[in-house]
Amino acid sequence: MTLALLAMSHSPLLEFADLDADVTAELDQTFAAAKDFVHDYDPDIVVNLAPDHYNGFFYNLMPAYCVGYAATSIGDYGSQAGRLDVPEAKARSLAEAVIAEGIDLSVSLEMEVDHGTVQPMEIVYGDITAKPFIPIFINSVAPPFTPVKRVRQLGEALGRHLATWDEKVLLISSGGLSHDPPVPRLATATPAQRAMLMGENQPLPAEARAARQQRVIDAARDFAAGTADIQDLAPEWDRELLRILASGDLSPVDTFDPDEMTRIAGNSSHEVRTWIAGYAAMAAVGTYEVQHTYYRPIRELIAGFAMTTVVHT
Ligand SMILES: O=C(O)CCC(=O)/C=C/C=C(\O)C(=O)O
Ligand SMILES: [Fe+2]
Repeated sequence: MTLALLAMSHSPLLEFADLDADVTAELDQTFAAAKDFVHDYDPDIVVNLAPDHYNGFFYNLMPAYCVGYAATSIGDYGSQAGRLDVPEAKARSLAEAVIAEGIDLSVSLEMEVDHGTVQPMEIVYGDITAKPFIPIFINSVAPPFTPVKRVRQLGEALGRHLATWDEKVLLISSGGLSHDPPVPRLATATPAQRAMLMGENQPLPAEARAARQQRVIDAARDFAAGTADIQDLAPEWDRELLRILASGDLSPVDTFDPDEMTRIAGNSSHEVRTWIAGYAAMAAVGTYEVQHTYYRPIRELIAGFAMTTVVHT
């Protein structure tokens, strides 16, 4: 058994935001550290925990969690499009083992994924097909949300199963931390947005896709200028979460209330579920240490942006 974890924020705005030079330099260093970590570790297979932003999962049928036995990246925000190299038999064995532990995972024989899933692979390998890759979707934008405790238990079941594999496994958790980008919400959706949230008109015509993306790019520009009507970042909440995750005792996350997470850290703060599952997988099979930590609230990305690398001790 060998398991390591790379947990990092993603942002659709990385290629579109106008960042200060010092922030760009810091992010370059952070991504270089992530890349070094992954290349030094040299995994045989990647197990990837990520949300979706209404590109592969919609309100016509919204699972809490889903393992892909096969998957295609849709290529939003300039991310790499195409088939991922999903080893179907491994994905199936993982899903069956986790379900047998009492976690109600869904499975997909044809999953579609977006930037949330593939961005870390692009950053560390420059190619989403560089390694055999098992995508696990964790719903982080579409209420109602599962209790966070269940996400921790999902991660633990996952870790226990991965520990039985001969392969060297890299877990990637992609998402978070506090952020509230303008992802349409069912509760406040216009009729056109509701149709989008229901997965109608897929694949989106190029014009509609461009308009959707431009809305996020414009919101980031306004947020940086202090004029956007979205929730502020919550650096204290982010730092406390990073502290809990690094401590090795994840029990405090069991008391996180989903509505409170939304209130304090924004509608997309639930993406930290991917981090909680990844850390729980590590915790389930040994003690661990965080080797590298980066955190900065970056308004131009609408993100409490973080990266950590984690190994067993
Ligand atoms: O339909 C839309 O407008 C979706 C917007 C979207 O995809 C935003 C994504 C934001 C993130 O992935 C993020 O900040 O984590
Ligand atoms: Fe996201």
